[in-house]
Amino acid sequence: MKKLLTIAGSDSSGGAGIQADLKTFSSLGTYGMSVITAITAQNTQGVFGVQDIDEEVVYKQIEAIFSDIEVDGVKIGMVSKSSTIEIIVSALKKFKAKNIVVDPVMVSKSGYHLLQREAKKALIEQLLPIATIVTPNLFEAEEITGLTIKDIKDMEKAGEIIHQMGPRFVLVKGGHLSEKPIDVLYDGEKFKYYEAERVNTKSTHGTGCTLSSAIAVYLAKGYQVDEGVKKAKEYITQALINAFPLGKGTGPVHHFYSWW
Ligand SMILES: Nc1ncnc2c1ncn2[C@@H]1O[C@H](COP(=O)(O)OP(=O)(O)OP(=O)(O)O)[C@@H](O)[C@H]1O
Ligand SMILES: Cc1ncc(CO)c(N)n1
Repeated sequence: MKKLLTIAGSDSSGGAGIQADLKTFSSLGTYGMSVITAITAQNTQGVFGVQDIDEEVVYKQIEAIFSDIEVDGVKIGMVSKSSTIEIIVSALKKFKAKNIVVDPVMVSKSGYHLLQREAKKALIEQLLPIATIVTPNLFEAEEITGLTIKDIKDMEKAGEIIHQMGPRFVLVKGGHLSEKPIDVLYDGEKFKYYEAERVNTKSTHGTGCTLSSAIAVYLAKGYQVDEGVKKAKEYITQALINAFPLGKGTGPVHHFYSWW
């Protein structure tokens, strides 16, 4: 049994964050664990409040897990403060965590800033270098690089710049492109492209969280990064196809339990 850990924020509506990550872990037949960095009051329409968990308690959660359980893969999502980023990075180094997927969550689909502005530097300088793979969307890739990203060529340029910052692989996600949602993977030498048909649905809440968690699962299962990204892309496309309308705003993607 592969053991997966998510370090992320809680989404009360269950579509993104910790909840999306744990659903993905279960759905893909692995055992899921969580370190909660923040509680968000959130639904399909927006984010209405955030309480960050003190960094000492974040550290205690990581220590409790790694001192007792072997962890096969880690996904890191929303971490809003630089002090928490610093503690997470030093703890993961101390416990020699492997297969680390960093989803550099910055702003929710509804426009709420989940990363404090002061924490962008720590995310870039500390979190990116420990990542096996980092998965920015177009906006996050722009924020990290300072580029304006409109097409695949711009995504490739961003991939090259972000790769220089230390992660082993960069996946620039194209969910927000106007045409097909093509994601671009860069390993420092060559690019790979992951193309899917655009699923015509309003329920896209949690796409980024789900994709990064699925990548962590496949890395933990021993897939090479490019093959793991391919499988994870298939998973998120199916979760979008499965999605159903929920609430008055952007509904969640839906996970399915193939073993049931
Ligand atoms: N409508 C869609 N149809 C098919 N694939 C999609 C669609 N929207 C997003 N994707 C895919 O979902 C994954 C997540 O991409 P996206 O760019 O939406 O992430 P994100 O903006 O970080 O998500 P979030 O808002 O949850 O943080 C990518 O593989 C992307 O190509
Ligand atoms: C807690 C949380 N993490 C990530 C996202 C993705 O945008 C979100 N909406 N909420």
